[in-house]
Amino acid sequence: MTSAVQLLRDQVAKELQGSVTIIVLGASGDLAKKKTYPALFGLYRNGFLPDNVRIVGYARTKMDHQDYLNRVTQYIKFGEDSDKLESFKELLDYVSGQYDDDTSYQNLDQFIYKSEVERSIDAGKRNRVFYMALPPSVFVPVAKGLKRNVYAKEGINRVVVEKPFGMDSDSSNHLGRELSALFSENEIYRIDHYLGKEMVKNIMNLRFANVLFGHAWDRKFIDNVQITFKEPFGTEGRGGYFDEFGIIRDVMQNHLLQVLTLIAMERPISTDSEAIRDEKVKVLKCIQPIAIEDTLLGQYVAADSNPGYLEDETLKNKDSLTPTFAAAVCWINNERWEGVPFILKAGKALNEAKVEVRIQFHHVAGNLFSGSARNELVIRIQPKEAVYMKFNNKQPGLSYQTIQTDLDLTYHQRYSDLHIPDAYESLILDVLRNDHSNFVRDDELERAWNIFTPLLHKIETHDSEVDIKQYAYGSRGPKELDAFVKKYGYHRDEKADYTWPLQNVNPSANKL
Ligand SMILES: NC(=O)C1=CN([C@@H]2O[C@H](COP(=O)(O)OP(=O)(O)OC[C@H]3O[C@@H](n4cnc5c(N)ncnc54)[C@H](OP(=O)(O)O)[C@@H]3O)[C@@H](O)[C@H]2O)C=CC1
Ligand SMILES: O=C1O[C@H](COP(=O)(O)O)[C@@H](O)[C@H](O)[C@H]1O
Repeated sequence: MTSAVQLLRDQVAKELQGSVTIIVLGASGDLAKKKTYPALFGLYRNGFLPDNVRIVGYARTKMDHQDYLNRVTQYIKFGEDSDKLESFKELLDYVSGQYDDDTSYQNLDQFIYKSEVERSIDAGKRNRVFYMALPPSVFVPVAKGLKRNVYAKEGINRVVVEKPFGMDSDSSNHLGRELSALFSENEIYRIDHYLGKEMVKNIMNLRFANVLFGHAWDRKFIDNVQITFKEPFGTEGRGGYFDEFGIIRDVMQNHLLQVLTLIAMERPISTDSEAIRDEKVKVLKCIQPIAIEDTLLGQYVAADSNPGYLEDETLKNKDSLTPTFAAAVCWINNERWEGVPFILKAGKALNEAKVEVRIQFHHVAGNLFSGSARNELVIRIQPKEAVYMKFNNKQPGLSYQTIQTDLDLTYHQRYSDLHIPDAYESLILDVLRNDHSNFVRDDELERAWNIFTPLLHKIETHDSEVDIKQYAYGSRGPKELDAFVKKYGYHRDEKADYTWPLQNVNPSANKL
């Protein structure tokens, strides 16, 4: 057992002395079965759940105990730990009830209170963690019902709220006011699961623990930054949800903007959660609202027997103009970044699955080796987690030619027995440890919405400047994309003929 792991376990035990009941609201849903319960199992398997813990699912669907167990464990990968899965199941209960009915919540409260885990407490506290795996439309009634009826009077309460937090500045502020009237900011954890991803958590280490990067991290050295999210599948089955939100709210306003803040913020005074979030807010304040001229929007159409967005059976509005692809440029008006475009790109139904940050440096001034390519630092968030630096080198041998190559830290090659926990596992552990660093603070959220709200309103009112380009399912996005990134300074050196060697390698095949 490593000391770091033991430290985390000790932090949980110290924070939550007594009993802990984790209540998963919306336990019948997609997120609960795909992410929340597998993450809870991962924590249990690794000894991070406190000894005196119970997990109670809550939703309207009526299910018997076995149906519930089958549903919430279907996505759990247990490998050789089938006995652990059986003992995990013994921690699980289910209560069915409504989301807007006090009697249902009183029933839930009584169920928890009478459970062995709370009854057995004579010292310590009866702590409760509420995880809202629910659509945003019910966040407020559920929060009110919980506060009135299920709030722990003799222990710590924590409320985890899923994204999206609102639709725009006004609705988000409204939601924020409703929640903060019920729970303190310290009790609320606004989850953005990208903040739990290994390579996103690594950004601060890369920037602030390396003298090399620290000194080259500004407008004097960096020409442009791209943060890219690509998914190879469409909205199939989620058209109802997606059409209301669109790609900008689904991925860009939250996940990609969070990555941007970590790349762009100043060094926090410490690694304390408030110090980090203070710096994130400061940099968000320097970003002007995104202008429609700085965007490229798209919607996918059918190709190679894959349906177009408008053919999605779950989509009600068959004339929808909701973008499924967006590229949008953020400008940060501060001393460090003025003039450097941060190009956010996100799309569904593209040619590959990939999330990465690509930082392109300026050309070498007065270069002896004319024509040599620009340096690029790439942080590959998923899949195939890696950090690699594209740089120029003499062609080995008799030749004096300069070629583009890389310094490559590919995790699956470098670290043997690599286990990267799922983002949700890491974030739920943070909730138990009471660490808010990787959660979104209320003022941070407000600033994030300010950057996107004018653009979103223009798109929704079908402003004459809005132009949604079509792109084929499985393509690289709208054909205008290459010219778009070029316009903002991105320079791809075709002559260099470089591709990252790991591009087409399956990481599991590389496992040492
Ligand atoms: N699914 C995913 O991969 C991700 C989801 N999220 C977020 O997590 C939250 C939950 O998502 P997900 O699990 O996919 O959602 P679901 O649509 O599966 O909803 C979860 C549960 O909420 C109840 N529910 C659904 N619709 C309504 C409604 N209109 N009114 C009241 N209750 C309703 C249902 O339970 P019952 O009817 O039994 O009460 C359902 O099982 C959302 O905020 C989503 O944005 C975030 C990241 C990824
Ligand atoms: O929040 C969301 O994220 C997923 C992508 O998450 P990832 O961990 O698989 O990268 C996205 O598919 C979904 O549309 C969005 O709601």
